[in-house]
Amino acid sequence: MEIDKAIRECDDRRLQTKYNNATYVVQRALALYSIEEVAFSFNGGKDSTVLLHILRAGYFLHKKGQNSVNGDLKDFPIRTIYFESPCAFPEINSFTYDTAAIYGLQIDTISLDFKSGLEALLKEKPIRAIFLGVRIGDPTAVGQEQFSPSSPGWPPFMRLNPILDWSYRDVWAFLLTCKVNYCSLYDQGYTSIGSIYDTVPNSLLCISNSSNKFKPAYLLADGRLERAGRAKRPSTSTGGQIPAESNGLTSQDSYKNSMLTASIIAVGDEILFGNLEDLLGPYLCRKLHSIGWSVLQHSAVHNNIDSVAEEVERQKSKSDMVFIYGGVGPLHSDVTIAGIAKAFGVRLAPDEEFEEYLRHIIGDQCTGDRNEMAQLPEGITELWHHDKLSVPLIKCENVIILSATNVPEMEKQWDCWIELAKSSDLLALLEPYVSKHVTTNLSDVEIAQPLSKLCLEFPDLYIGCYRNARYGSLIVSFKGKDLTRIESAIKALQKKFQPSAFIETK
Ligand SMILES: Cc1cc2nc3c(=O)[nH]c(=O)nc-3n(C[C@H](O)[C@H](O)[C@H](O)COP(=O)(O)O)c2cc1C
Ligand SMILES: Nc1ncnc2c1ncn2[C@@H]1O[C@H](COP(=O)(O)OP(=O)(O)OP(=O)(O)O)[C@@H](O)[C@H]1O
Ligand SMILES: [Mg+2]
Repeated sequence: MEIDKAIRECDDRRLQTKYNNATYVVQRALALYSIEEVAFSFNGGKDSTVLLHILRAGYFLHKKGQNSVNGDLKDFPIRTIYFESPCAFPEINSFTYDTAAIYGLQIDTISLDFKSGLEALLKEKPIRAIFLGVRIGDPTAVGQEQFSPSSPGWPPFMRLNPILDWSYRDVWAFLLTCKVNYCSLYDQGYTSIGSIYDTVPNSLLCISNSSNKFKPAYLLADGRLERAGRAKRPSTSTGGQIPAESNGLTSQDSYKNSMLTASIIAVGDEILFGNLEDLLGPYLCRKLHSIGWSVLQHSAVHNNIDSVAEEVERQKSKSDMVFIYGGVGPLHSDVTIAGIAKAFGVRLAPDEEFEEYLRHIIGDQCTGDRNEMAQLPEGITELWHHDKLSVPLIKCENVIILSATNVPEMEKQWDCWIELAKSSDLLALLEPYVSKHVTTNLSDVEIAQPLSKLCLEFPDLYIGCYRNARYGSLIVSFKGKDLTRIESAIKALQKKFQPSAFIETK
């Protein structure tokens, strides 16, 4: 079988692993369901072209296991369904039908929408499971596994996704290694193909001095941008994404004077045992105040997925942004990222770009075929790269994961974060907070009432009191965004007593 041979003879170990896993899924599916009970959803796209050959190879291996091999190119008895649409590219249609002829696919062309078409098909045929070329990173892949029942509201069948964990790079490595045909549009700069109305060549492949010449799809360096040529559909909901104006990811000037809030979560048994003093939280509080943000809460939780998940879930809806540190790495106690995934109700999925960064640092030291550290929450993760950082900052919607373990490291990550923020709409930098402190030897009882009144007179300021010792002097702190207001408040307080009753301190 030419596909099986091409993969076994190539020297791409990663591709071989992906191929073995995908054909294994096919073989298990064929052991579970009879040939009449499965179908292959083929649309001439690159992912379904990969799947076609994975199915051919998986079917061959399945038959080989039963000692009834037929090496014939056209030995493919799995029913193939194609949802034809007047909005499809003619190149996609002709590739689909040409491929069907070459490999002997029995194509059922369906002219209805997906749901109605499947309802009709399942009424007529004994189909119980359908193979799809869905991959992690596709908008429809979120929450799916290799075997996923159809969604509520859809007719009942099992969705079989043998190439779910394949990356864009894996797809092209497979198609090029096996030297199989693919739709000609991919050689004209198209990287993911929808309808003629929502798909254009990927501008990242544009040859610089020509506006209508594009490099082939396999040259796209960053697979995460494969859908850059697909128009965004107007959506009715935010799809779990917090709207930009409420999560601090906003254009810098319009928000200078608004109020944005952050929460800080430290993850560490050691902090809660009292073995380790958490210096990073206070550092972040100071830094957040310096960019005008208010810190709503600073909490510490155990290295436990559920504890992290519960706290993140609470804070992410209360605050514009959540900063979390501790529990990031390959150890058994490093559960922060898994906890974040749980808080958002998504699973961890391999992130190729992140894996690449980790490989630079730890080489090939990870065990197994997959680097578990490169698994990040699916569909919600962005990597923010800065030249001074060996690993990018990880942002999951409004939760920022900081890997720093001490103050100098945190300082570096914070500075890079701010630099990135300045050059993009990553984080709104507001008018910074300023503060003044005065000390007094007046007793709490003497000062209590005048201070309450002062708070009412200056509602825009935070006026707080603390003391370093029960019987020492009292420190009154004034925090706000307007220094003249702070000075007025101090004067107003002094007026209520003797001016010498208060001494300004640092
Ligand atoms: C065979 C088949 C089964 C599908 N099953 C489901 C399903 O169970 N749940 C669902 O929400 N969408 C299902 N879909 C729809 C896809 O998730 C997706 O909307 C469709 O492939 C369109 O993708 P596009 O918008 O990128 O073109 C199915 C599509 C096909 C072809
Ligand atoms: N019109 C269709 N007919 C049959 N199956 C379809 C159709 N559209 C989508 N599918 C199924 O859904 C899968 C995912 O579609 P998707 O568009 O993400 O991938 P693709 O079309 O194979 O490749 P590309 O990402 O390059 O467009 C396909 O591989 C195929 O199994
Ligand atoms: Mg497609």
